[in-house]
Amino acid sequence: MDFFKLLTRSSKLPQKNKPVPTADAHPLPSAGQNANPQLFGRENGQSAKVLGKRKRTTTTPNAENDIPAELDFFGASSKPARPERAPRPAIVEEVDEEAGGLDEWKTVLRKHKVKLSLLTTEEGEKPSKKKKKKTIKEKDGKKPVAYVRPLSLFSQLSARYGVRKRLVRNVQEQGYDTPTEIQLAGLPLLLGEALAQDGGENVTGPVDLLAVAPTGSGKTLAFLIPVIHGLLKKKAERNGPRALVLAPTKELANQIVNECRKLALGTGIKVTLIKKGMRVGADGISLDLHEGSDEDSNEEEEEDKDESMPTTVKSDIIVATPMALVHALERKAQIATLPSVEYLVLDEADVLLDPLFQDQTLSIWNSCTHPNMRTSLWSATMASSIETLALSTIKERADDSITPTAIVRLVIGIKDSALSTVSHKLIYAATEPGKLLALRQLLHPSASTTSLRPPFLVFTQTIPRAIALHAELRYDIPAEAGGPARLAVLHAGLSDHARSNVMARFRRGDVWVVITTDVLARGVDFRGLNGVVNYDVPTSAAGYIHRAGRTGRAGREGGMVVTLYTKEDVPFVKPIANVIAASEKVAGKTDGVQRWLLDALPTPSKRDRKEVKQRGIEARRPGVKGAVISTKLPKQWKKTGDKMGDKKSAEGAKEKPKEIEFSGFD
Ligand SMILES: Nc1ncnc2c1ncn2[C@@H]1O[C@H](COP(=O)(O)OP(=O)(O)OP(=O)(O)O)[C@@H](O)[C@H]1O
Repeated sequence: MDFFKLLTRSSKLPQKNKPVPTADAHPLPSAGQNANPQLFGRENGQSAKVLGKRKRTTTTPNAENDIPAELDFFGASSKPARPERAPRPAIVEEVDEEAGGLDEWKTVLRKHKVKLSLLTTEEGEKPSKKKKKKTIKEKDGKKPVAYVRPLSLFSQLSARYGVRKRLVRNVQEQGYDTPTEIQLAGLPLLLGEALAQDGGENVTGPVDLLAVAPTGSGKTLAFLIPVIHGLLKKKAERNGPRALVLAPTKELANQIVNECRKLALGTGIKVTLIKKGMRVGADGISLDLHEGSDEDSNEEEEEDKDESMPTTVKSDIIVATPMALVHALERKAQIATLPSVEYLVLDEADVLLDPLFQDQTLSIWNSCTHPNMRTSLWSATMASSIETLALSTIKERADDSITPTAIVRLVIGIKDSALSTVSHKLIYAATEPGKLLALRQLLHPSASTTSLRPPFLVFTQTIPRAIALHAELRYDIPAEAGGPARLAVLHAGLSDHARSNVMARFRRGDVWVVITTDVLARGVDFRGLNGVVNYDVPTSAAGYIHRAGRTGRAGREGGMVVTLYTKEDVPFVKPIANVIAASEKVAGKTDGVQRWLLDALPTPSKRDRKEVKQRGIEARRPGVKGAVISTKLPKQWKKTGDKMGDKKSAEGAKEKPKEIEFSGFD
């Protein structure tokens, strides 16, 4: 079995036969597909069948616990074996037998920790205070609760909402039959299901949505299916793009394009990733430097093409980072409008509306002038300030020419919390050299009880530190295990091609450990990632939640998140310890953060938290003495010190990112 294939959110379109996944009582995330992708409402803590009847056509996973020989970090370098081929699952059209009543919906939603609330109930008219009073009753200061009829199986999509069978088949062919929590509530809501509310009228029709759901809980599918369905349902002249998805990094934008193409296969919907050199306008996308009709290309392995013949491409859905799109929309210091966009999706909305991207995101948002445009915002974390900004933007636009609608908040589980299905370890390493030793111990399977099984990610605070750490560790991997090629570094200072190359090699399993910055902290889906190491403490609780969320995707258990901290971090680490403690409370564990530690750690002031979030821990900022990782150990450690290092790469650490992109807040 090819374990590293499980890393992949393959850019290739679905194949006829898929490998049979494996798992056991204590599987690692790399052990295969989880039988149940849901996080809540499991029975007996395991892959329970929670939502109604489910016609399974795939084989139940088998046991596979320990690291296989081909993954032994210090073992042989032979390539993992090819996956066994399993028969293609038959596509079963499920009859909707579960109409149920409000009480039944409530039970299902409660079980899956789905919380819906209506922020504005008006539809088709501006919100008025009077009506707001009537429909939004404040109960003990809380927003009123709303309910939607949950979706039990993807196969119900056609019968209930008229979703094209081809689209449903594309979903099922990826091995998905049971919706995750965000999908079971988000899909009905966005596909036009009426919203029932306690003590209020039902709300029908399109909604704008603020969705907060845990990392790896399937938000991408939850926003893409309604967009593709909406475009297929309503025929329109294809000129400019009809849907726009914004994401903070190139890697995430790439991934969304790949997912979207798999879902839209055979439907005629065209998806384009906006790249440097493209021009986007009301008449389509013109290509100046790059090839634009990249439908069939594999983004991550694609060579940069230099076709300078301008062409106009019609695309239904465009996916972009804010910076790339602003460039593509710029016309003599002005931003072109996008009147054809009917659906705007902000993925990782809290970063897109963070001061780093806020101006670009808002100018793009305002450039979308379609009167019936529907907006949805998605993230695993959403600060109240971001929510307020999103709401005021939606409402302001409603005051102008955009048709106002109901605004719904959908929260899954505890807002702003880390996954409780992975284990979290907070380790005091005292000093920088201490962290290096601790990481080496973690890397070596036999050196410590807390060893990490590859594949995993290592996060640093800055690009220079990622480069220097890579230089430090690259010769730790013996030639017989694949040597330095097993370790790679990825950051915003690299060329697009180099970044794509690392992603492709990591997904293929050629690279086992990637050292990176927060550029990979958000949204990027490596399905079977076993662990995350915060070599440098994340600069905020949200930063921790997203980094940690790279493992434990789609309900997979057994992932591990290790955070190393030094004396410099002590004044700022409490918010992260609190996140860990909260997630352990849900899981009924206490081994990551003990009570005494929580009591002992100081609480940073709001000002300090803001400063650290924006600039990182001072001792690790670029230019600060000692901020570059090196094997130059303090005198007293010299005897045991490791002599390996790579000055040349450490010098490369001065490299700067070329354009604004999310790579942490440093
Ligand atoms: N219904 C489903 N059944 C099984 N797997 C699913 C289902 N929906 C999504 N997945 C898988 O779950 C993983 C995570 O999905 P996705 O990347 O959309 O999560 P996310 O909520 O956007 O995470 P993040 O907050 O990190 O961006 C992917 O590998 C995806 O293929």
